[in-house]
Amino acid sequence: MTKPKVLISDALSPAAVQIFKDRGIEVDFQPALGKDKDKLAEIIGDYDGLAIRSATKVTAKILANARKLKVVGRAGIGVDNVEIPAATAKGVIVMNTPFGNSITTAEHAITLMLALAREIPAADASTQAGKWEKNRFMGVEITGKTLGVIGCGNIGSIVADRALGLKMKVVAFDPFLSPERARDIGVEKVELDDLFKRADFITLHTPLTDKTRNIIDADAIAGMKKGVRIINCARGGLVDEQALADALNTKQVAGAAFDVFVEEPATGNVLFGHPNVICTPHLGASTTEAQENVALQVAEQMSDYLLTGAITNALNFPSITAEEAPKLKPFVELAEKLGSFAGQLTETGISKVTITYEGQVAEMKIKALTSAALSGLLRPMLGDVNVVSAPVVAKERGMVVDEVVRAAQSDYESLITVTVFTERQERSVSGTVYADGHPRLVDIKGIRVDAEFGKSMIYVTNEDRPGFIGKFASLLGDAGVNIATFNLGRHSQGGDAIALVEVDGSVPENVLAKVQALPQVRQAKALTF
Ligand SMILES: NC(=O)C1=CN([C@@H]2O[C@H](COP(=O)(O)OP(=O)(O)OC[C@H]3O[C@@H](n4cnc5c(N)ncnc54)[C@H](O)[C@@H]3O)[C@@H](O)[C@H]2O)C=CC1
Ligand SMILES: O=C(O)C(=O)COP(=O)(O)O
Repeated sequence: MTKPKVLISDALSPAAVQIFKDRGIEVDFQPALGKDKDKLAEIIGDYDGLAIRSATKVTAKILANARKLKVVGRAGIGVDNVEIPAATAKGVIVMNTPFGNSITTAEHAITLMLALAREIPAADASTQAGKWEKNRFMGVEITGKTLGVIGCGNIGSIVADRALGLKMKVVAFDPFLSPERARDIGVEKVELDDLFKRADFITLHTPLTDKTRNIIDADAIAGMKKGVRIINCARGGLVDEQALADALNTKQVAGAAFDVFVEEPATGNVLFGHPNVICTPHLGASTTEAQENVALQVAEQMSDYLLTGAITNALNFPSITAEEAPKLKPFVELAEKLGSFAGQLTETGISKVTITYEGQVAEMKIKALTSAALSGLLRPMLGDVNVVSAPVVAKERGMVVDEVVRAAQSDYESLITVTVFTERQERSVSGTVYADGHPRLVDIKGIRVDAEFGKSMIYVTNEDRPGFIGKFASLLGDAGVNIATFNLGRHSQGGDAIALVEVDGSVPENVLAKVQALPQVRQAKALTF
């Protein structure tokens, strides 16, 4: 196996380089490359993995050139610089490190809050300029003050914890925060308007979404306490910068500390130069400890995926542990092939697909298996579908996907059945994996078979009447099509029967037409796996 190759296009800790090397992965460390999108687009085609922070924008354009790319690893939390739908459509896993820099970022928010309260940067500049303006700076105490936390997830709850330690009262607005969790972390869950009315300091810790964009705008600011101080260490765009600048001028807002900006790098910004505005250049995650954490973690996660198929912290695929990955692998292959078998036989729109997992396989990561089955099913119809994109594509097409798990009900330790419902009919196909690790077809439309998935196959449904097999076999022989394996099955004597034949090489159209024309034949299809 050739070594997978990873590009690090951002300023990750060199610890990541070492991990990749130790794991036997070739690595190019080009910490400034992310800023050069043309160069990135030019070379991305060579790599199986891309490790980034926030400076690299992984756009659809970059992904279009990423022929070999399997994984984008974000050494950090926010993935708003990655076009995840485009990555998903390409089958590229996008993973992050959701906790590695949370403490550090929470500490940055607290640092900025305290710096705001005591005007530290301005006082420092004045003192070092030799002015000794003892009477110019008058701070505010934070003990007993109310901190409003918008977004109380990983970072917001650490900020809340630290603020409680500083004897503040903490109110939080987060629609997804349960009352129990609020109680556990010692915050009062409130509505946004209430938070605005009550908070002396407001700190933001949500992702940037359509719902959170400009969550603090002119109207919101008008509803706040006069003299409020605002801290944003989450994402630029959560606060309307112009509205905030106006409110700083009228003293409605007494100070603002921003680590993130609508446009980054922020070399000019409407907030710059206002009194009691503190700005840092997106430093939330920039501590030795956090950078070491996220670099090590992302390198391990990416190596695991590239080398073993284990998936951790992916935003567009379920997690699969290193222990699960090898056990899952043959079942992924089985699910994909069963899906493909059903997909190649289906000629009309699919309204629903039910995937049933019986026995041991029911204990596995069935989400991953369902994705595999769907990709096999959809690919014959849509072409460009992969295991990562298949669930999204199925949903977009209005397909209902049901998963059923149950104890073993057959002779097989594990059995997967894919049932496809179209307007015209319902078709089921089942398979298992034997001890040799090879997937087998064991049931087609209720007829028992025992067939491997050959590269090139002919599937025939026919009436169980004498003469068919001979005619079918000699027809293939006469046409120079060599039979590799031959499987037969039937419902009952004289009833519906099937033949599944693996042949060497592809099946010529005219041969298939002749098979189709045999008197007993209902349907003949060439299948490829
Ligand atoms: N400045 C920096 O260098 C860093 C910034 N960040 C950013 O900090 C932010 C928070 O990160 P985490 O706490 O790890 O994320 P998280 O996912 O743990 O928490 C986000 C919270 O926001 C809440 N939320 C979602 N929509 C909301 C809405 N409309 N209103 C109120 N709350 C809402 C969620 O329920 C969740 O609890 C992210 O945007 C991340 O990118 C993270 C690390 C470093
Ligand atoms: O992890 C995050 O979401 C961050 O914003 C940190 O960004 P960075 O890795 O410092 O460019």
